[in-house]
Amino acid sequence: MTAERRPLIAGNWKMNGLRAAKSELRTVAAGLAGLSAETMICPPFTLIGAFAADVAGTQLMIGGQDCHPAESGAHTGDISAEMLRDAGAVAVILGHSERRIDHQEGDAIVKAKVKAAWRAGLLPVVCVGETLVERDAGEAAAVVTRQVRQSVPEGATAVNLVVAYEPIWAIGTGRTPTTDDVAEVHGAIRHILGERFGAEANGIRILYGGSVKPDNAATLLATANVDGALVGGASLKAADFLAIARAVG
Ligand SMILES: O=C(CO)COP(=O)(O)O
Repeated sequence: MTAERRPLIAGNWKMNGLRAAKSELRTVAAGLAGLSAETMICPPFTLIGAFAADVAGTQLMIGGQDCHPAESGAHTGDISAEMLRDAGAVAVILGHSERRIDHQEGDAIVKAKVKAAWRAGLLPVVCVGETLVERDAGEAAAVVTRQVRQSVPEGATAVNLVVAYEPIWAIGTGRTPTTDDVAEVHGAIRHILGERFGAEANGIRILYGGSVKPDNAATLLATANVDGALVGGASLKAADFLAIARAVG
């Protein structure tokens, strides 16, 4: 981490959380004072409005987990970036591997969604990551480089883009890459961002995600080019999420 990249610890609640989870959110918001990291919780759509109202005035940000590329229209069941913004979200996770797999989202649609996020004034957190087969074939850096090239539109800057490296085989499995492997892939992401966006790339935050827990967070967060974490399961418990946020040096 460098002084020019403020660490971001983001929690992805995925399809978890009913209204009663507000008490967990309040515990998180109340525990953030004095932390150096930026913090964000991305609950399911149904909770965004209530959560955003609840954390107003605290340093906890609220984000979405996906959006449709269009502003409005005949897209039953979808949510636009403008709707997220209107509900109080300031950011949106895009291209998560669960969206890429469950909903057959490719890089082109992710790219269109990033443009939608920018149109609505949301900060996109663009997820990339290799499968275990690709990792074992030695292709992790190449796969992730291709995903960044094809999922991120022209015009990315230090303040309008966050990238999250989430190896698919590390999500929800309790397995993590070695810090050398994380450093290699994060270095490759920084490199392709630099090729495309020049000096702006030095300010773009690259998060690591995949089985981040209180006991491995400090090591992962101290790795070269790791500017924060995208936390799944451990973000559902306020105490664990806060412990991870506190692990930022
Ligand atoms: O997918 C993730 C965050 O987006 C990671 O999930 P876990 O932290 O549960 O492995």
